[in-house]
Amino acid sequence: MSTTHPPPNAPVLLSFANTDALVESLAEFVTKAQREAIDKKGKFTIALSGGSLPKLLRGLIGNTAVRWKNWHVYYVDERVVPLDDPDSNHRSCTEHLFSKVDIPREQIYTIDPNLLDDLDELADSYEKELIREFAQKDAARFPVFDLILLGMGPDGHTASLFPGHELLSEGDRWVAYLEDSPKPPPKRITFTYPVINHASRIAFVAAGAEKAETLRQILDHPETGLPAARVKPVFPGQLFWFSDDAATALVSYPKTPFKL
Ligand SMILES: O=C(O)[C@H](O)[C@@H](O)[C@H](O)[C@H](O)COP(=O)(O)O
Repeated sequence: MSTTHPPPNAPVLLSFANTDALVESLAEFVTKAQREAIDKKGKFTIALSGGSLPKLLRGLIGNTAVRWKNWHVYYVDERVVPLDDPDSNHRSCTEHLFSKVDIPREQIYTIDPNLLDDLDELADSYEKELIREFAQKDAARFPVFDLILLGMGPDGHTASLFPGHELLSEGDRWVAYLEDSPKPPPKRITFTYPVINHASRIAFVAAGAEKAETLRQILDHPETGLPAARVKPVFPGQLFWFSDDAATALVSYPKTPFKL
């Protein structure tokens, strides 16, 4: 059976020859999602991850298509550390992106730094931020972000959802906490799958040869159930992989040329 035509809503795999091409296309993709959201409802809700992602969003800096005043930014996951700690995803996004653009600071929703000693309350307070934004208007059971950007670790984790962890089956809470992350720091909060999978668009950004074997497993053998393979947007949501040729070297899954 041919695998060259994935069914509608199957993940779209984009593989770029180098980082600069990935950065440029990612910026175009994000600004398109932003434009569509703002045209429809006057604002753009996006959730960001840590890792290499903040740096790879550099194509948004100085980009005249970006309407920062309409952005509302959340974190897919966050390490439970002060906001200026080197481990903080918020700090990384601030250093690499927000400090360089004109985004209203009150539209960047961080964890509450006063609740670092009580993980349950911390996760709950972040969940309430989501409820404030999403629940009233839509009466939705889960938030519908315009765009969620994810990373993928070499072990196949995404957000702070790690292989074999009990949070992989959390179907109720929007934001959960863990104290036993196998990757330090151990204490984190994270969006759960129902939140991730209800987004209008989801994009993984995963580059580099160290991701090649994991990416092969996820795209060619999703049934192995690695955390990143469990990201399956609810229709009509769409999943994209922004990757590079080093990371996709072992993948048989068909690649799609990038076009907007
Ligand atoms: O919270 C973390 O431990 C990291 O942020 C992690 O989840 C990261 O996003 C992935 O490991 C991908 O990392 P890279 O993008 O750096 O490859």
